[in-house]
Amino acid sequence: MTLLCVPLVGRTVEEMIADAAAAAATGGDMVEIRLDFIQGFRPHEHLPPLLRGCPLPALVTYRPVWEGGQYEGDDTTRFETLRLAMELGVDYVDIELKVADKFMSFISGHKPEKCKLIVSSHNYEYTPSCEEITNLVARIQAVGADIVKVATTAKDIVDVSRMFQVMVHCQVPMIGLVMSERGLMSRVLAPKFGGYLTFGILNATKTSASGQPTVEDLLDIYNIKCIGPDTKVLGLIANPVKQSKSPILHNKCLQSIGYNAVYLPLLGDNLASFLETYSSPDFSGFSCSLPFKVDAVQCCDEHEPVAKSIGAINTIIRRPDGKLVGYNTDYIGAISAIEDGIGGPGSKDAASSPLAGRLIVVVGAGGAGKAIAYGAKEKGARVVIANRTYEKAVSLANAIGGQALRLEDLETFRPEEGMILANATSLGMYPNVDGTPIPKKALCFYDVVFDAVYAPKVTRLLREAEECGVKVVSGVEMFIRQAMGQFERFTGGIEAPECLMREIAAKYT
Ligand SMILES: O=C1C[C@@](O)(C(=O)O)C[C@@H](O)[C@@H]1O
Repeated sequence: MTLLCVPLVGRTVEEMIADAAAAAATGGDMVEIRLDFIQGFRPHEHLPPLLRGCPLPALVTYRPVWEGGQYEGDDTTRFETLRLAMELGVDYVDIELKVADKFMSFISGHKPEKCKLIVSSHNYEYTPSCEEITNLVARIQAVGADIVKVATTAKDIVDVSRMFQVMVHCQVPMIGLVMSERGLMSRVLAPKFGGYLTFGILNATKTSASGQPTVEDLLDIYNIKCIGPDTKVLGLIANPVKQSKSPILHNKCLQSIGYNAVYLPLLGDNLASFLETYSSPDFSGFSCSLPFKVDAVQCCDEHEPVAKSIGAINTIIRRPDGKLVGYNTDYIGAISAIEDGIGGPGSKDAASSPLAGRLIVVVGAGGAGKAIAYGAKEKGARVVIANRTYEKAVSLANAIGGQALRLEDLETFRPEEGMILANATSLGMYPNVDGTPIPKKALCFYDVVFDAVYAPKVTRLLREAEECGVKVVSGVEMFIRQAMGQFERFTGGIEAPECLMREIAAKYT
């Protein structure tokens, strides 16, 4: 079973002991004592109480500056300290591959039986090819490591797959981690690919490398103790992705029905290369969001007819035969939320939809804009599309039978009373919460304002609309409803636990 290791980066022995206790209390299995973080560290004085004060098995690391750490002194002092840690009965010691031979001679190849030697190699710039990582592993094994550790950096999320490939074939215990936000997958999926340990931090101020999740997220959101070789991988591929509440929502719901799958935030740069790289049946379903919803159409082998008509996809399922099937759950999620918002539950019948005959202005002609424009038209609304790139507004308007508007004309656009406004851009979304698609003074032209952005729950647009006395419909409702459709597809037809979804959305958005 993959161990959950909490790095200790306190500046003092006292702080480290307190953090070690917190690590045990939050569910860590072991700690990594980063001696190089302690100010004015004196081995003989500090190490014994530190090791005694640790309630969990400990790994001692004394990382030098030349390997990305903080220790600036010479190797002999460092080696003496690591030897002392071994004599004091520490469970693991980490030594960098570059000096591993030298360290082995220093200890004359002797170490206490109980102590496992981790030989590590860090690349803070990129992730080498599979062949190069395999060679590195062989060199690490050759110096006599008990556990191999290779940490690289993801420039693209596809880089992580090379680490996974090496890990599944590795014959010795291996820690394989890929740093940076694009490498998060390597940390959460370590148990799936047989990693010896993965790092989880106590909080954001206590990281020892980039991209580390918290222990709490690993245990509580990703349910890491239940991840194994057969766990299916789901996730949201988007850029940015950090703001999304889909991981917490889907994971909690999957857990509630005991479904063996984990849902990850996947920071992507290119959807096609992501899908080609993670092509095994275990990578069985994805949500996709900005900026990939339109690209996704090309990436899928088959499409639900409505998704094809919309020209945007937010859900991709890998069928058992390997084919990718695209769906759009945004459309029904957004339209039903707007219908309920403007009065009375919607109906499949266009004639009785509260949208029928209304004028709706959709701002944005990307994936969400396409879904809302298409859905509103189907419900009998008259649709106007405004977009920063006017040509895109024109082409969407032509496709669905609507009218295009220049974004700058939105400010004065008031052909009639009682219009509906739908924001389908990311303006106002975390972290750019000051953004808004329309000047406040134009909001009074509308009866109802809907925002597809749900993070934050009350965007600047919705706040200003409320201040103008306009009825607002929050993106949270669309978020829940599109997720319900996704959940059913991810699980091969299991009905989404709506009440739980609502509880989670209320708690976390
Ligand atoms: O637009 C959205 C929201 C979402 O991207 C999220 O933020 O989690 C998830 C997508 O499935 C959906 O289409």
